[in-house]
Amino acid sequence: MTSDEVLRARSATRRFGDFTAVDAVSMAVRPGEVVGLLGANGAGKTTLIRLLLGLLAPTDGAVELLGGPPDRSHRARMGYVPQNLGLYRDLTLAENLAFSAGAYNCAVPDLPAALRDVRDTLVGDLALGAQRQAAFVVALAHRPEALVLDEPTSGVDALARAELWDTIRAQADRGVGVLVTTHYMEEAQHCDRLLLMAGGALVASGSEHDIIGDTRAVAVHTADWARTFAVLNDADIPVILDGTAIRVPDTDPAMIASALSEAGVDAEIKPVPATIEERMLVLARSR
Ligand SMILES: Nc1ncnc2c1ncn2[C@@H]1O[C@H](COP(=O)(O)OP(=O)(O)OP(=O)(O)O)[C@@H](O)[C@H]1O
Repeated sequence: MTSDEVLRARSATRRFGDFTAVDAVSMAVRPGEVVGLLGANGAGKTTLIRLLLGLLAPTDGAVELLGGPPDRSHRARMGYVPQNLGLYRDLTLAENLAFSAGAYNCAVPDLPAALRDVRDTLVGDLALGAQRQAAFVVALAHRPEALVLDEPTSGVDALARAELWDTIRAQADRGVGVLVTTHYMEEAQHCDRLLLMAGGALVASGSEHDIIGDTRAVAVHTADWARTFAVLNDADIPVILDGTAIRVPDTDPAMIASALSEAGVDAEIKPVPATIEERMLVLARSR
């Protein structure tokens, strides 16, 4: 551990019985950077976060938070927005803020304009976007040195998502080290660096460009997309259907052409660079 790391895992492993949820993961987050933790459902992201925060003990390996053990005193210097937001739903927004400020021994923070009118509303009655914004206000009130955000933009509209990413970037700009999970792959662009998990392991890291590398995909253009999907699916070829657009990551275009021509499907087949999501699928399959 060097003092310029706010979060650090060294071969951190967590097993539940025979099942390995986090498998020898080593990673770090430094002050001022936004690190995106990506992975499919069940990849182990939340379990890794819980290890880093000391909410779960590693079965093997070690974690450090702000240069020390992830205990209460180190946790007090960081902000955490869990998937379920960690707010008291049967208290008003103002009561949540007062409670949290009391617990962290800091001033009650000002509310952004959008939340001022709902300060006396029970948190459970607020729209999800407002709840997420409120969870940020609570998590930032004590000026944390590290920020861990588990799916912070899940279920909120595009404008609110953009605002939350602005807030995240502003925190990094003031030196906070941020670890953020998301399942919106297009949000990878907001991160300085990415970590990709699959099956509990860290399978790739670096920029989006580094991670995609020279992985290619095949784009299949056809009016008969439903039949094309069925033919490729039946041939056990991993197809991605995005609306009516069909893509197949990491596959020989000739193989797709031959499978479709045998089935009598008329399609235009074009090799294209893979997306981060497609690269992730390839990495997850190889686990
Ligand atoms: N307490 C537990 N006991 C047993 N298995 C667990 C426990 N916590 C997590 N798991 C399992 O570990 C795996 C990883 O779960 P985890 O919640 O870390 O994934 P995730 O990447 O955060 O997924 P999601 O995006 O759905 O939250 C899952 O298969 C999950 O069922």
